[in-house]
Amino acid sequence: VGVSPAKGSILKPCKQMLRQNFSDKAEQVTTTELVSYWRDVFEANGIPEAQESSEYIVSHVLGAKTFQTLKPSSLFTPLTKEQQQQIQQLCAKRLQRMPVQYVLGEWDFQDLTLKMKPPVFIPRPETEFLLLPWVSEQRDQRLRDASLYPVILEVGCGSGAVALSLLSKLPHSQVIALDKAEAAVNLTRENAESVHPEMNQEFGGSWEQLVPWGPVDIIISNPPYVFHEDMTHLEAEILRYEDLDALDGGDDGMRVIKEILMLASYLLKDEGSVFLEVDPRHPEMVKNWLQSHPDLLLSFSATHKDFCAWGAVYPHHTGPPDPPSASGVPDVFLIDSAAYVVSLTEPPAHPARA
Ligand SMILES: C[S@@+](CC[C@H](N)C(=O)[O-])C[C@H]1O[C@@H](n2cnc3c(N)ncnc32)[C@H](O)[C@@H]1O
Repeated sequence: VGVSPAKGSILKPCKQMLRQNFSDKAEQVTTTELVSYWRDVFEANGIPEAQESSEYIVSHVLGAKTFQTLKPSSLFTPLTKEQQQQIQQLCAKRLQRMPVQYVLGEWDFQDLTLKMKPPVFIPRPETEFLLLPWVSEQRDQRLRDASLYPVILEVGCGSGAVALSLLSKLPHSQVIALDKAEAAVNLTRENAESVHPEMNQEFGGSWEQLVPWGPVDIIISNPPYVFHEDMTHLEAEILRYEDLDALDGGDDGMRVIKEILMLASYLLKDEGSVFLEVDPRHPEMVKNWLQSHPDLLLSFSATHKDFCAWGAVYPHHTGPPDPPSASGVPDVFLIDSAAYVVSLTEPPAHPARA
């Protein structure tokens, strides 16, 4: 299409192209033509996933989730000028390397449509298709008889994708979603109101709110686990728009992982489990770390790998933790004394907690 990113602003050539190509025949531009057009513009400007980006944006403006779910008749129907303008506005954001999820302002995760707002972390496929199904499967096996009302704590809830999906799948569970970023907790609340309007929500800004929830059955987290030195290699989409604290796990990627494991030793029930999404280098590191911290009474149980070779580590709690010392209690919540907490159901008065 003859648009080079080297020629000044990436937006300018696109506007020119739109004028050249479509101004005279605005009424006649069809969906398929516009998808191809924007795909070419994206490609010419080095935008990754050019075809998918174009399809998602055009379909979104036409009221569909995907290009495949558009009505066949709409593929060859001319688009209105307003629709073209809307598409152009959204494509201009994509040209600035904004992730398509932020451009659209929403994204599907499992069966839920969730709002997406920068800089809150966009849920990834490995979490959707590896971590969550595995937790559900393990829970079915391990908790079927153990607990009628499993209490689940998610550390680092971001948009609420994991916590809200678990609530949908396990309607009798109590889910506590926690994040240190206020923007993340606010988005989780917003998404909770939209996908589970019937649910009780409590909201607060301190870890003390975890206490009434008592011991939990499951701790789940997709923590920041990128090794700090790898952060600079991340795509522009991430570096420009997402909260880097959601990804940066410190020098060994283990900063928050260690905090969660320490928290787990106090908060987990004896037969409870921790599920963490981690870097492929982490299972060995976590195993070694747990061996050098026998006082935590957590044992490494299993690793699960997906097709991309991402790993997940699953330590299984083996025994009762030591009673926390007076000074130990706050230290357990190393996740942050300023963590924001949102509990998504009311703590029920069931026997386990009576
Ligand atoms: C990789 S994102 C995961 C978000 C969401 N669970 C998902 O999978 O889409 C990590 C999240 O952990 C949060 N976080 C980072 N450090 C934390 C800490 N010390 N305590 C609580 N949350 C933390 C970040 O704000 C971010 O929302």
